[in-house]
Amino acid sequence: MSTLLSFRDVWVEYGEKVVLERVSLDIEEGSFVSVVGPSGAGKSTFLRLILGQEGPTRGKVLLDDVALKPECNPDRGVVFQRYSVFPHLTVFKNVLFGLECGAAPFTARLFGARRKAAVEQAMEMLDAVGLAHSRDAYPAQLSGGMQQRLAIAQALIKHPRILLLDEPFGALDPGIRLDMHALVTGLWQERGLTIVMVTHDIHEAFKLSTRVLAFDKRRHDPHAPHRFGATATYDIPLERRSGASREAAIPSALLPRPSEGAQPTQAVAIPSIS
Ligand SMILES: Nc1ncnc2c1ncn2[C@@H]1O[C@H](COP(=O)(O)OP(=O)(O)OP(=O)(O)O)[C@@H](O)[C@H]1O
Repeated sequence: MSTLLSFRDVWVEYGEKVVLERVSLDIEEGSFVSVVGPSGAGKSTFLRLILGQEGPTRGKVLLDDVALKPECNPDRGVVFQRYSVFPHLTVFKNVLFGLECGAAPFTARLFGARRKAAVEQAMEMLDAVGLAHSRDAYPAQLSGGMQQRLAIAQALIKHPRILLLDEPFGALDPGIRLDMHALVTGLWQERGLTIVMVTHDIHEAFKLSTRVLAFDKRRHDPHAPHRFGATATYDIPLERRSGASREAAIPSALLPRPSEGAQPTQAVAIPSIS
């Protein structure tokens, strides 16, 4: 696998507040990377850097060895926990809109053979996420799981290389989450995607990914909590593990409550900065 994304000593600061510091890592093409960590550790900020919604204040983010511009790009699709879809458009039009908008940015309408091809593509996408039968429904008529299927279809319709998922299953019931795990894993494998997913569910991260990154602060100033930012404190490869062995790889420090049955792990805990 080749390196797709590189973070070189990346910092994100808002005024005096340091959110991320010294983030240096590579992400391989075709990998499925989960990002975990406490609330406020900069997980979504990390995702926004990849999305191009913002740029680092120091350091570089490279895509294919070229500095990534702080602008959204069809190379990258994103799914958020909620509100990713247009409520006033049907399922079908939600997906078609992405294609029409990309191809005809001013009118967002296609005609003739181009429209026919776009319609076929949108239907294929809806089929891939299991929503073909709901093409004429509006998002409000869909369950939470179906809405997330639609959001995934919308994100994938322009064939991005990178799919960014920000807590995509956080609002779903456990049974529906399992269906979504199967869907995302299937799409990742079939389409050769690179996925970066933020999740609060450590078990989900270890179940689905080829690699887990844990973000946290290494340095704390009790008098100025904003002074130090978070960085990747654990970098855990999982591609050679399966089933129970993945669960065993969870460092007890990352579990909400340390369990007695925790096994030794091969996690790479990145050494502290003095
Ligand atoms: N535009 C901004 N201006 C100032 N601070 C910001 C801005 N955007 C994010 N932050 C701060 O950056 C920190 C990290 O936010 P981020 O959303 O990346 O964390 P997170 O790890 O995704 O949190 P959560 O798990 O709660 O979603 C937070 O303290 C947040 O308040």
